[in-house]
Amino acid sequence: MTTLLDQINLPADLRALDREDLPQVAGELRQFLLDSISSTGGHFASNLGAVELTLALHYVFNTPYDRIVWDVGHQSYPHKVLTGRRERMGTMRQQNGLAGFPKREESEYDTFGVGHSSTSIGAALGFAEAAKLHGENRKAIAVIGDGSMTAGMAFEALNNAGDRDVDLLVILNDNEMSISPNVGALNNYLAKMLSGKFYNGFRNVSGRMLDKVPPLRELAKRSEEQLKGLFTPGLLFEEFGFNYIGPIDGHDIDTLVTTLSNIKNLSGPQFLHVVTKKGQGYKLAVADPVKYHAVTPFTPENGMTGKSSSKPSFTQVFGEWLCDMAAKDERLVGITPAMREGSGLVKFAEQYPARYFDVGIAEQHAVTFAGGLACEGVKPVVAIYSTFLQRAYDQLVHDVALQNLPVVFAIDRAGLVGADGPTHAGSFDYSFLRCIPNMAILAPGDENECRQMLYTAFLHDGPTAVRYPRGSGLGATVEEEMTALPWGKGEVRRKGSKVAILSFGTRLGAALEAGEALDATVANMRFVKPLDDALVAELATSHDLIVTVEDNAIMGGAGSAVLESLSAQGIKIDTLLLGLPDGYVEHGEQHKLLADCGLDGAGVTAAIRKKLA
Ligand SMILES: Cc1ncc(C[n+]2csc(CCOP(=O)(O)OP(=O)(O)O)c2C)c(N)n1
Ligand SMILES: CC(=O)[C@@H](O)[C@H](O)COP(=O)(O)O
Ligand SMILES: [Mg+2]
Repeated sequence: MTTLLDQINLPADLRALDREDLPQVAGELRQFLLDSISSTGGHFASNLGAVELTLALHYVFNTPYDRIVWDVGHQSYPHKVLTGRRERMGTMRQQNGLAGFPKREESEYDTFGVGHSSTSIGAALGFAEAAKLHGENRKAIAVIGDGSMTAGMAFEALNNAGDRDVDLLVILNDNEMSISPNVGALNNYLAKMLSGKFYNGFRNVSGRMLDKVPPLRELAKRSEEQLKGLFTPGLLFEEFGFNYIGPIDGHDIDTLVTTLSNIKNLSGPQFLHVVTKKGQGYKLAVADPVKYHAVTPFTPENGMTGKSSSKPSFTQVFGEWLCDMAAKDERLVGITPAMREGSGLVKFAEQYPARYFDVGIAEQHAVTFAGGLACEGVKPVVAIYSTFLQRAYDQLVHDVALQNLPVVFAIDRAGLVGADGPTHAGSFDYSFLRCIPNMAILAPGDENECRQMLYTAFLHDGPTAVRYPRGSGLGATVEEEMTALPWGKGEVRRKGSKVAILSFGTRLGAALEAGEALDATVANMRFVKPLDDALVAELATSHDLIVTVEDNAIMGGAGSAVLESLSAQGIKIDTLLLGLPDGYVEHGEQHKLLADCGLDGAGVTAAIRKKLA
């Protein structure tokens, strides 16, 4: 029964309800989310944890006039339900359906497009300053999780905002979890705030926070506390120039509404610390929030069952290789910016805890940290999603490649990822890595090659990237033995005539299918950089048409590298470059999206036929 929820299409409908009704709305909304996400799949535990906070925000603030910016946006499903999209929740993350993250094109309530973390404070500060410039009295609110708070970007924005006279409210949604348990000194600080020394249950802050302490009195109070060795809650954020309020219970909607209503009348930078539970309301998720961070469809009565696949994913191939390589070479360390599960590092973390580094959501730091380790003879392997590596570009160039440091980048989620859509697609890594001097780029055609390439990269004395997609590939048997591949050399996989297809990475299956259909030569190029110029020349001088296939943007990608090679070698030949378009590919099923981009066997065949015609 969703009798109250049924009355809400937009936040204005919510605001028309009595405050006493809100707990019932929360219950109905939570049940709706459980039913809906368990049938579509998607981000789960964070959404259940954000129900009361979302309701309270839309109840108290005048949205969309007031601007709420969700960090990452994986907790925005309750917000979507309350902002006119309830009927479409069944289309979540499907092609032409709702996006899994806030998206400006989707709703005027989605103030800022997100997917990557730690952008909310900076963006909300932008909204707040714009309001000032425009003479508007709207409020800007950033809602950021404790995991996302660990990123440098969040602190850059805090540092900027705390010195500005703007109506900005930062809400820290602290559930003591990132995807895996949160890490770092900030996490320890927050945990300390919630534990014994001063904290006995949630504080009654709704009245206290309006009681402005004169600076001198405050100073005296603080030095007294320091003398006593007491821990002052929120001091860190106060030192950053924010008025710290909290911690309060993020599942107590009444307190939330009172507190937010009070804060609404305050001016200047405000910081509200809210404590929630990931998965609140669904026992299995509360017990195992890591497993329920994101789900595939499941029956709520039974919970998530383990999925079994006959083929190992590339992530698993990487995880196995890392453990095997660590056993062989004690210099190896593994680094993840908060993606232990997604990057396949669970086993490594268990087997080699001293050589495992989760640095928090801090991609830039992860890369520079690896650079420092490499200078001292350690052999770092940075496991990172292609899309998140974008954030660490200067660190790649300045801190690793310029110094030619031997760091292996194991780049997962390359190409199209599917349900997460364009924010998470790894469409650009060939392009942005290729132009960096010293950087080598290896692109496995199948799972076994992935293992052998990781080994090859690890042996190389310089920065290397091995990039592979989400999910599994051709299903090649992965050999236990590690054999280094000839450096910078591709291989011809099929001999044909007239047309030569040069395949980069896991579109190899599509290339081979087209090769069969057209009796074309197919080369698995293996290296995007250094490119096998000799093979390019050999194929170009013995065929009429060169076709390149990749799941990177055509612009600046592997096909461009082939054109550069042909040009440098003075070879003139007809060419066809197949890859991702100059546009953002929306969410949907990965294989379907690839087909839509013409990167399946039929698509490659058709494109070549068209060119020949
Ligand atoms: C730049 C970036 N790095 C990594 C991620 C992957 N990621 C998505 S949610 C998440 C955990 C965020 O933790 P928190 O902000 O505390 O939210 P919670 O999941 O606890 O609700 C991570 C690491 C991301 N989205 N963006
Ligand atoms: C929100 C976010 O960034 C992650 O939760 C991401 O959705 C994980 O993607 P994978 O499912 O590919 O690991
Ligand atoms: Mg969290």
